[in-house]
Amino acid sequence: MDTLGIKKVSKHYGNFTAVDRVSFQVPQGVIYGLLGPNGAGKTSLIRIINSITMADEGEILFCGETLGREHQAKIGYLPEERGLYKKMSVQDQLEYLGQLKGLDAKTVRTRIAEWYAILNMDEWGNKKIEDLSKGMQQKVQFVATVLHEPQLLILDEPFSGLDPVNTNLLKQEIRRLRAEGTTILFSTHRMEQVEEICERIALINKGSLVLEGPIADIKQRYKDFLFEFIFAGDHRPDFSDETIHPSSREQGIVLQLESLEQANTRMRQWMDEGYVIHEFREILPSINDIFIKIVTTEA
Ligand SMILES: Nc1ncnc2c1ncn2[C@@H]1O[C@H](COP(=O)(O)OP(=O)(O)OP(=O)(O)O)[C@@H](O)[C@H]1O
Repeated sequence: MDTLGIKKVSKHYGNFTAVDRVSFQVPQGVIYGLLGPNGAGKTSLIRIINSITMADEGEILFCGETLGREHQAKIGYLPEERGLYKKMSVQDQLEYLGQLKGLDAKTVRTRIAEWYAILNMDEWGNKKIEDLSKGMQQKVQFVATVLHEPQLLILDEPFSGLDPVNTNLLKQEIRRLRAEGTTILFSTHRMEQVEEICERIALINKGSLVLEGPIADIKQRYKDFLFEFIFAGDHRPDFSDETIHPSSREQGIVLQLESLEQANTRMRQWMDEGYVIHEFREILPSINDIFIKIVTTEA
C-alpha cells in the first residue's frame, strides 16, 4: 500500500509554474528522499501535502483516499522554518502542540516524558524556548512533530543545527519509526544523508520530476562502468596505452570498460600472466554526482 500518491500535481504562482504535473508514489514504511536544487518546488509540494496550500491541478492520495483536512492528524510536518513560541517553556509548548493534534492531556504528558528520555532532554521541561540553542530547539520541534505518532512524517532538513551525536540519535529514531511502520518523506540538500538513510528518491528540477526510484536502481542506471583493481605488491600490468582514472590506492587503477564481463575477462588474463589481484570493485556514482549531472545538464 502506498502512503502517498502524488498524481499530476501542479502549482502556479501567477504565470510561474512552481510544480509541473509531478507524479510519484511513496510506499508505506520507507524513508523517501525528496530532492532538488534551490527553488525546484519541493516546499511548494510539501505545503500541498500538508494542506497549507492547494494544488491547482492533480490529486494527492493518502493511503488510497483523496487527501483532505481529515488526514492532517495522521501527518507530522517538521518545516525548515521553525515555529516555536519563544516565551513558552518546553513542556508547555509540547503539551499545547500535542493537544492541538488531538491527544488528551495524560497521553501527551506520557509521550513527552518518553521522548525526553529517548533524546536526553530530561532537564529541559522548564526551560524557555528562547533560552535553548538552535540544536536544542530542533530537538523540541522534532518531538512536537512525532508526538501524535503520525503515519506520514515529513522532515525538511531535520538535522540542521544538530551536532554529530544528536544527528546520530535522531537518525536512529527516524529508522526506529520507519521499522515500526511510519512512512518518512525526507527533504534535504545533504546528499550524503540521502545515501545513508533513504531507500527511494524523487528528484525535482524546475518544478518537474526528473528522476524517481530506489537508490540502488538509480545508481545502476547512471553508472559509467568504472572498475577499480588493486594489485598485490609492486607487480602490476603496464597501462600506458589506456585511460586510467585515479585510484584511491597506490597499488590500484581504475579503468572505464564496457561491462562487468569485460572486467572479469581482464582479471582472468592478468591472473594468467601471474599478477595477483588483491581487491576488485565496481565504482558506482554517488547520488551527489547524479544530482549534479542531471541538474547541470538540464540548466
Ligand atoms: N508564494 C509564492 N509566490 C510566488 N512564487 C513562489 C512562492 N513560493 C514559492 N515560489 C517560487 O516557486 C519556486 C519553488 O519554490 P520552493 O520554495 O517550492 O522551492 P524549494 O525546492 O523548496 O527550494 P529550496 O530548496 O531553496 O527551499 C521558486 O522559484 C520560488 O521563488
